[in-house]
Amino acid sequence: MLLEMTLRRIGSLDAGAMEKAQRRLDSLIKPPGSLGVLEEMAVRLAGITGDPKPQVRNKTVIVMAGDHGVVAEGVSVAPQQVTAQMLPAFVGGVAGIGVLARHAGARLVVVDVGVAVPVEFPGVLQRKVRAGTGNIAVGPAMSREEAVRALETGIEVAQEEIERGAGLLAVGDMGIGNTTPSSAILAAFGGYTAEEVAGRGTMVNDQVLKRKIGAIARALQVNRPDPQDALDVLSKVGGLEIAGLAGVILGAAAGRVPVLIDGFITTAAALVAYKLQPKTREFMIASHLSEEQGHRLMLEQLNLTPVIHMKMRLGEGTGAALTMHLVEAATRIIREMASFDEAGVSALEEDKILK
Ligand SMILES: Cc1cc2ncn([C@H]3O[C@H](COP(=O)(O)O)[C@@H](O)[C@H]3O)c2cc1C
Ligand SMILES: O=C(O)c1cccnc1
Repeated sequence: MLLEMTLRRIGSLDAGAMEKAQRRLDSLIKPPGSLGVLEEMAVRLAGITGDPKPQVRNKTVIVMAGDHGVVAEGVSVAPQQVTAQMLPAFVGGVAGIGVLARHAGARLVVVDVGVAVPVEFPGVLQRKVRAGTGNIAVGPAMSREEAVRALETGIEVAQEEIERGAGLLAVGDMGIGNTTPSSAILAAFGGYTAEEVAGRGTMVNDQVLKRKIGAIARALQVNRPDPQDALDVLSKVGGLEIAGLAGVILGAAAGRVPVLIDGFITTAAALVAYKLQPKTREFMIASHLSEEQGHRLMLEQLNLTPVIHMKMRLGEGTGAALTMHLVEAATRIIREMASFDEAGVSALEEDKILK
């Protein structure tokens, strides 16, 4: 119900606000278009928020955590308990995302939507839908109902944060083994082979990579996810945090709040959100290009261009949090730069500008 309502609420960009923003940018004391992606970002933010002079007040990073039955196949360098063990470090501000969220001046929200063991750490939101997924190499990750519940959990968390005043969201993941279902999602939607979508995740060696490719191939064979049915793909070969994050992205789009996508796992979630409602794409900003093989293919499917190239491959929302600085910079440019008129600088000679 909440899912259907949210999918219906997602609208289009505000063309009028975008036009006004473009006109303002063209009047500022600089050669036309010379601030490149900062200008493109400012225009898109205007379209998303409906404000021709967009502003970023409160920034929030939402990290969703979940576990994966497929770790039984030996697909990661880390044992499953690391998922739960990382959560206190997130809340304590000493994990990668803890530091980068603080550096960006962003609030960090950590949600347990599917960790395998009970998590009773203060500061972690308890929204567990199920204690870890089933092993996708032998059966479905979860039921369709569980996938909807995890999606709706993400929508609710996004709504709560928007109600608290969040004006820019970023998504992050934590879940040992989650590059495997993310790869399977990409293969299912894009028609790729397991070899094409499998990467090294936490830096697995050749032997583990081979096992991972085998697990992805079997997940596709056993579950036969229907690429025309996003919920089928998500429930059969996805993950609980991936579903939750897709929900956050849908919730952000419905609330007309820009959402920064992080790396491989959150882009798999973005792909699910896009397949559920194609208009969601307009509300996403692809923060960075992850080193994880397959991320490029995912971004191609979404037709999104990543903003920064930092050779990162951590997840947790780190690339998205880092890009918050640039999104904020874009809004400051359009709000704080003077026009030729205002600054008393002679106008450019129109007949000499390349059109
Ligand atoms: C200590 C540690 C912290 C992390 N933070 C994010 N990830 C990242 O690595 C995991 C995915 O890689 P794979 O599929 O190979 O397991 C996810 O938890 C992801 O968020 C971490 C991984 C580890 C080991
Ligand atoms: O790109 C990511 O988000 C990523 C890549 C490898 C491992 N964990 C996360």
